[in-house]
Amino acid sequence: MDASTVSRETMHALQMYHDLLLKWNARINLISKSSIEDVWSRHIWDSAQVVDCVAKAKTWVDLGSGGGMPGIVVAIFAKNIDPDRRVILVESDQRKAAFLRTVIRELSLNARVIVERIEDVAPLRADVVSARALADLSVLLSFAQRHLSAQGTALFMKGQSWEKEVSSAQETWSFDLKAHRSKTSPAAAILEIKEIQRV
Ligand SMILES: C[S@@+](CC[C@H](N)C(=O)[O-])C[C@H]1O[C@@H](n2cnc3c(N)ncnc32)[C@H](O)[C@@H]1O
Repeated sequence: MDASTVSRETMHALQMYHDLLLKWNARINLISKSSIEDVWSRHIWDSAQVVDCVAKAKTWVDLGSGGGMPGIVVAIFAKNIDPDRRVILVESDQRKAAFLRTVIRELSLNARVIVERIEDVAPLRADVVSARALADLSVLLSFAQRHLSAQGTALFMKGQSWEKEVSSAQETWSFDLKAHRSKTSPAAAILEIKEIQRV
């Protein structure tokens, strides 16, 4: 996905998000300094890759959203493509949560923020749980098991060590895995995971 394949309305909302991200990043650390020059490819288009991974997802929970990747990007696309999709962002940091609420309000997104630790939030029974740059796969699987519905899908955006993390997680978990190679970072992958069970 890139600017040539996205509607004018979605592009406009993404641009507003981009501008708010850079404005707030001067005060709170939402994205690393090294990625500021390349926010579109490193963060926005990277996050947009998960949007189409699951066709029917009414409740989408993004864990450890930080500056809104990928949860805010998912909510922006949903506004035009699937307005019934509701995105819940779980983020324990109060200042980041304030940023996320500002974006949701200014862009009128169908989303809300829970400012708590993922482990303490009552089970959310989500159709999709996503996470990017949050924790090791084994930890993510325990979060997903808590917050996914029985038929739900987890989408974890992982860096180059994803294969090692999968092998290590398989020692304590069983799950169905489809790995999608990342289009923005060839060594990285989006792990689409279902049927999570502790062994
Ligand atoms: C490294 S950042 C990644 C943020 C974003 N997903 C991204 O890709 O840019 C991890 C975020 O998860 C939040 N976080 C970490 N552990 C958490 C927990 N147990 N419950 C809720 N939020 C958590 C942190 O406050 C931080 O904002």
